[in-house]
Amino acid sequence: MNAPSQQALLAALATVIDPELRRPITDLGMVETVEALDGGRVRAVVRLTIAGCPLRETITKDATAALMKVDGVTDASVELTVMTAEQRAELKERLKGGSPERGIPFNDENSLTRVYAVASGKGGVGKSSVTVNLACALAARGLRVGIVDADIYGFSVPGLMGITQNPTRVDEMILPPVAHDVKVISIGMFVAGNQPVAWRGPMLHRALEQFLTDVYFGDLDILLLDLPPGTGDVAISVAQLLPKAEILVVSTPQAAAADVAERAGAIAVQTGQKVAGVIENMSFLTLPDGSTMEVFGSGGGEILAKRLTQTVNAPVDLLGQIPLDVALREGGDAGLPIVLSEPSSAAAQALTAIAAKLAVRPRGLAGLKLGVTLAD
Ligand SMILES: Nc1ncnc2c1ncn2[C@@H]1O[C@H](COP(=O)(O)OP(=O)(O)OP(=O)(O)O)[C@@H](O)[C@H]1O
Repeated sequence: MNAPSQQALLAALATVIDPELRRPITDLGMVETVEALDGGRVRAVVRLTIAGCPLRETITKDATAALMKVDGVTDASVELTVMTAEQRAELKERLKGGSPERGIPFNDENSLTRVYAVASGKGGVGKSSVTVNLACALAARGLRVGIVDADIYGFSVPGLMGITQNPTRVDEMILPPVAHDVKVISIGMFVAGNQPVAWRGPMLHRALEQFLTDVYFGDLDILLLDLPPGTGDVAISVAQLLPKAEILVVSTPQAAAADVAERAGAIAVQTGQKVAGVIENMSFLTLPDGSTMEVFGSGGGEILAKRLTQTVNAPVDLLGQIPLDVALREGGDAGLPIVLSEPSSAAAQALTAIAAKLAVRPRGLAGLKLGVTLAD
């Protein structure tokens, strides 16, 4: 049998996706060499971004498997090396795709990423659970999704997504861990153990700004921010740092909760942001006999959507009602959101339906440069 061609070997390596950067390793300048030796043996040298790359084993395994699939290959050996500073600089340049040196890519006039800041009036209404489930449901639809856990004091997203891995640093660029196809960054990944974060407003603002500037999310369709409960410093920072972010308000059916949540949504009037909708969580509990119990009363979501419509003077819809479900809590504890662990449950279906609404909301193309060039 003929030795496999260089082209075939490179094509095989092009199917290997870097787990953090989510692009083929051949596009990232990570393949130093690949060559066919005698007797069907092939050898590749792959460059890692940094020496301690936590995903070195995954990359080796995937590259070996891809090469073994090429016709005529009987044995593949993949050696690892590390990029030089120059190669890393080239990689960063390539990732940025010519966009300005620093700055928040989501504010770029050509950015098509829809940014949703998930807010609630008070804690414990399920804002973080809703955020991770919406993210996973949107990713399952094939969208490119990221989460910024901006709940600096009460970060819980890494746990809910089952992430224990730390972000990789490539010089000043931070590569977010990926779980369930969602890129996630959280302050929880930068503090040791379960230490409390005791930062004041300006520190919070800087942390958030760094997340948005230095974390490489790549092209995202949707970025979700899990805000801390209430209308504090972070909500205002988000409005300043991401003026295009739309607010999604999570509340419960309780009238009192709707009152507090209204304040979280009404902040949009001051900041000039849009309210993308209201999500009612913990709407009811289905009992073993099939009847339903309204543990927290009823109607809060509807009332909140109506009131916010008046306050912000634009239509605000109730996007969905999510029932209480033990599996939702269990999924959170296990790091596997219910939309993935029990997709047929009523709670997962409600979350998936909300994600579907968010996925099809039109993205404003007005004023965007479409990058179309005329054929000669
Ligand atoms: N629909 C639901 N059914 C059952 N349990 C739920 C539901 N929604 C949330 N929970 C549980 O309620 C608790 C609070 O949820 P979560 O942490 O998502 O709220 P939160 O609003 O983000 O809270 P905080 O902002 O205070 O961090 C968690 O234990 C979660 O598993």
